[in-house]
Amino acid sequence: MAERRHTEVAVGILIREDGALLLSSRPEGKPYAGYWEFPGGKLEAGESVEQALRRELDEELGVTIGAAEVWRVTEHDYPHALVRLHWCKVRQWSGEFEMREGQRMAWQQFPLTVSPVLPGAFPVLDWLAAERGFAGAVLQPAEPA
Ligand SMILES: Nc1nc2c([nH]c(=O)n2[C@@H]2O[C@H](COP(=O)(O)OP(=O)(O)OP(=O)(O)O)[C@@H](O)[C@H]2O)c(=O)[nH]1
Repeated sequence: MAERRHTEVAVGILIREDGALLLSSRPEGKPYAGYWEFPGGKLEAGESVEQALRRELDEELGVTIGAAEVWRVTEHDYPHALVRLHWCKVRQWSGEFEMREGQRMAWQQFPLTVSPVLPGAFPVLDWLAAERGFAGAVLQPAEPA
């Protein structure tokens, strides 16, 4: 089988002064619609991670971010795509949040109160929880079938 190409994705971990993290829900019409994720999106040709993140957060949330540096890089193999996720912590932004794609947003502490969350975000959630000294289950237990 031919080797699958990675889709490069810039993802923003927006951190409020009280340490809360911004999650948003995936809009209708995308794979995993309704799942919670960190805001971001695919790099376009010629863009750096920081440029793509700045564009995506403006398009999706209506905010302009300050400096963003890549903190971690992870990969996840979905049936629809093999993604490489470039995770950036963002502590400064300007503008009012406006859900321009009809998403929902939620500021979250651990344990998260939103679910389900995109599986590609699990490793980063574990690292963020560890940084905060949070030792319990990061995600809500799955609903009984
Ligand atoms: N934004 C974001 N994407 C994630 C996360 N975790 C994760 O696996 N991904 C994956 O990264 C990819 C992001 O693509 P996307 O569809 O959101 O990007 P986009 O806004 O550029 O989409 P478009 O092609 O419809 O314009 C998806 O395959 C998604 O499943 C996350 O926490 N945030």
